[in-house]
Amino acid sequence: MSQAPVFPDGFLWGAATAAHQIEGSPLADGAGPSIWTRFAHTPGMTLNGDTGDVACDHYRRWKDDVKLMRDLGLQAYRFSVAWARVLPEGTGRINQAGLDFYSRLVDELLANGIEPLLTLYHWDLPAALDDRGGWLNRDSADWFAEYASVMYKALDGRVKKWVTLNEPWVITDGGYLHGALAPGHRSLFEAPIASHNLMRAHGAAVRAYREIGAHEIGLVVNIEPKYAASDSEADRVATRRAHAYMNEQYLHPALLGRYPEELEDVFGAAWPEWPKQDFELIRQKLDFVGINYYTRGVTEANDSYPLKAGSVRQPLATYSETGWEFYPKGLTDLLVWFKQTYGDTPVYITENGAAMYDPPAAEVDADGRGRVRDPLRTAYLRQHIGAIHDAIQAGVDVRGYMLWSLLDNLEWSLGYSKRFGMVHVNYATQQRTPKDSAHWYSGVIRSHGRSL
Ligand SMILES: OC[C@@H]1[C@@H](O)[C@H](O)[C@@H](O)c2nc(CNc3ccccc3)cn21
Repeated sequence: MSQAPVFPDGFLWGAATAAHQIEGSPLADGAGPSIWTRFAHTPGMTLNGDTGDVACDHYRRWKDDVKLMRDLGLQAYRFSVAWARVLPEGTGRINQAGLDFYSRLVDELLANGIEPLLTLYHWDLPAALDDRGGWLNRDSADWFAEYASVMYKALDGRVKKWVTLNEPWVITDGGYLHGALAPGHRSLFEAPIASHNLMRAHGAAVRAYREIGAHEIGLVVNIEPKYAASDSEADRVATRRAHAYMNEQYLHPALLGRYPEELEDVFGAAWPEWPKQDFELIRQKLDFVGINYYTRGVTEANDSYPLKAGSVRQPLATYSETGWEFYPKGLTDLLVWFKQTYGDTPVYITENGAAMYDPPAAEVDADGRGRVRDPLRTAYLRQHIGAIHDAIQAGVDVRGYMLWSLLDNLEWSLGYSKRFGMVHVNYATQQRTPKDSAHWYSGVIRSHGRSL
């Protein structure tokens, strides 16, 4: 019988969401539109034309949702602020009703013993700033620092863990290179400029925090280990390129003050010369790094644009509904790589989860409660929390785990077609039903991981 895993004292067990994906009411109480309000209302941009107009109606149901978190035993809750609720034009005028929504949410979390972990930017740029060039405008660093400072002054102390950006890789690759995400640009030249300005904005927001705040701030990245599909030179070089493009493109400037050299191969003539002083801004001491882990990439050389590398499907593996292989060992490998490459910056797993086909919440259990059987999600979560424990045993300073996601929610351009929640949402009635995985996770939290 293997020993029950022991997680460090203080290891934080929580769940994560994002404003655009759960709140609904995007223009309520003086809020301004975001690029996702615009993008989703542009015909053809999202599956079935799905929008965030209602989503999980969390903007109105927030108090019940906090009660749900308490009943599940969550110790922490990672959420994001919709910038355009607070600053409808992105800068300048503050919409007090928008700020009050987040202040009330934070107070309710604290009143229920749940620690807030606040993400300042989870992809929903105010549309008014996109009209001024958005992340392509070098002024975006100042805009973001201004918005961040408003939030720090209002909430710091009640919020003690801040995140600047969620996943600059997805923002850039999806929003500026391939066009699958808002603002829907497709440009090899724009992508590195947006990416660089995002990182300048991250640095400016951290610098502002050091003036105003008194607690912790970090960056959240989505990274995945890249394993060569064969030992051919072409596949090994392609794997190195893919690793640099996804895993080092943001952590290197943030923690080392430089880009990986492979990016010049990826972007070629589109790769600019960067002002040296930019890296002094970008590289700020971080109190933690958030890692969003979902899968790995077994990588081969191919003719994909512009990376010339791609993932190879693994015939015997289990895959989620988003086509991501279950590969928990990749999380252990990735965390060990992070420590070896960047040192002992504390890490939180700020997202981990799987979209699986879940049966409708039609069943009712013996107590008359709704029931959703999701054994594959529970298997995924068990395996990946176990992989985190293996990394902790290997000396990686992992401080917590935020399950993605608390609720089934709006999966960006894929609309409501993918269900990541440990709690089922009936979008017609807004009925919340904890899935079997939620009840299982509650047991993990109660036992501090020993019941894994
Ligand atoms: O796709 C699931 C979640 C998404 O709902 C979150 O808002 C976002 O933070 C998030 N990031 C990833 C990481 N991977 C990824 C890769 C390619 C495209 C989009 C996301 C997964 N997820």
